[in-house]
Amino acid sequence: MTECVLGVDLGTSAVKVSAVDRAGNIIAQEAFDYPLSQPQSGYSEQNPNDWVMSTTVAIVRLILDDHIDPAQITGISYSGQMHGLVLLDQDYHVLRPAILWNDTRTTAEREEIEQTMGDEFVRITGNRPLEGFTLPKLLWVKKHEPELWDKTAVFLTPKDYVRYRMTGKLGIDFSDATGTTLLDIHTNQWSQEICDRFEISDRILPPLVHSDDLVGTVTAEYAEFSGLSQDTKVFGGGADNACGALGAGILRPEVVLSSIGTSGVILKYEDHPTDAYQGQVQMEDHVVNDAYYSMGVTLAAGYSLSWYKKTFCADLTFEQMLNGAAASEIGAHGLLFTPYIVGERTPYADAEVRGSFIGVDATQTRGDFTRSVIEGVTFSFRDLLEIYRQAGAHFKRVVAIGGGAKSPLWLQMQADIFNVPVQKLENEQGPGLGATMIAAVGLGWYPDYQSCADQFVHVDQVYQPIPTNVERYNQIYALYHEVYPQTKDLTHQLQALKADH
Ligand SMILES: Nc1ncnc2c1ncn2[C@@H]1O[C@H](COP(=O)(O)OP(=O)(O)O)[C@@H](O)[C@H]1O
Ligand SMILES: O=C(CO)[C@@H](O)[C@H](O)COP(=O)(O)O
Repeated sequence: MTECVLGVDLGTSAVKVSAVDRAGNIIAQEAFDYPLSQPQSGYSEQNPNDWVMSTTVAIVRLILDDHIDPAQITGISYSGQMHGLVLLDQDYHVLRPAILWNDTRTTAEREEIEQTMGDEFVRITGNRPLEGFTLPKLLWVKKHEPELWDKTAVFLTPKDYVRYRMTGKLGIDFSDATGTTLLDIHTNQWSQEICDRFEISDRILPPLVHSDDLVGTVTAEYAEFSGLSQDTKVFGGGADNACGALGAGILRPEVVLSSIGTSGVILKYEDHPTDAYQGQVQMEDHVVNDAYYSMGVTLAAGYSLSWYKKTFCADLTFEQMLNGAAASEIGAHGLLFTPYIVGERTPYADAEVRGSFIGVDATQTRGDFTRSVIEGVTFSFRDLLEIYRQAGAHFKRVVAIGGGAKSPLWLQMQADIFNVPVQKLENEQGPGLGATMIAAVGLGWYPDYQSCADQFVHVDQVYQPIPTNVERYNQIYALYHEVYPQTKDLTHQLQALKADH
């Protein structure tokens, strides 16, 4: 019987569970999606029980449909969407829907943090305050839902809640703990100073664990529910971007990650927390102990495309829609899209800005609009790469992961817009693979992450930049770069008008 580990990747659109053997072969994968609720503009919530149910369905399918024997599954670990706030009462029941990373209701709380602590906050956490982090969400609940705040016994981030339901053990790993901005990134302790300044009791802070720590085993109750064995060992896991970086073999600084999931990320490995980017990008603990990473985040990357598909191309598959985009041309016949449809995080920390189609022309087709959406998202990634280039970084290659990396058109576009070779991996599910690597190292199958990556991470294809395309995209990027400053005030005013009625 082949031993295997499960990697649970709790994304924003779906959970994907991968079963991988000791040699790093993916033996089966199952996915199950869940809804995203936007009760008001700027709000983004999910029901934590949906995560547990969907994860369980995926595991049951691995056992029943893919014939994985529960006794084969030696270990499990997790990759999770970051920053989301799950509040639990004293019986560890969920108090309200989880407030997600892309929820921007917390501008007042972000400003309060900035005004109260200023540069001291950046010094402690490695991050300037942003709406998406967990701390402003805690402050929002404290202010707007005091009755729930009083009942709060502990908070968790999303994958930690799923792990809790499987093991009965509370905990948060360091890569997700930095994403709360309650952790001192230099000491890896919860920051007493931040807790004191914002009157957050340390009672509600979950215990800290390392990603590859053995947190527990599957409870009898969850074993009965899912079919898993109670002997299965469960390891801490990590933030999805840290796991994505691990699953893409980003274990040194000269290779950069590009992830097109619901969000979009350009991520760089760092040996130590650095202020080289002057707070323009996030700084987080890696899942690898004593390592870090920085990243810039586009809030709506794959989400721009899935919003566009749902709204304008519900009759088409992703492949059909992207075939239409391939039939268009570079620049989409004069159409430019900016992906600020839920506000933006990097390089513009602006929750109020909204996206735009610029240059709409009566001759344009649906294929042009589709193309402009993926070009606009890729230009927003170029903005992120430029932050690194301005800080002196030089990248030999980009490793592409996430749902967007399924598209050859989008992969070539990344190579052309970044002017760097782009590697596609055999499996674009980087975070899920990273989660299996955590379990593999936790179980002692490999002595360290590098030797595990040597076995688990396989390059499928490299997309080289095409010089004529690079030149053409450089011209269009110069115009893209103008759209934010020239439309910011207009979109802010439109948002305000919308809010008034
Ligand atoms: N065939 C495809 N080609 C390009 N993009 C795709 C395709 N299928 C899905 N996507 C994009 O991938 C995104 C989901 O990626 P994924 O990495 O699964 O996200 P998450 O981890 O946030 O759930 C969707 O928002 C969608 O726009
Ligand atoms: O907020 C961030 C990173 O800071 C997001 O990247 C989330 O971690 C969600 O990831 P995906 O669901 O898009 O993978």
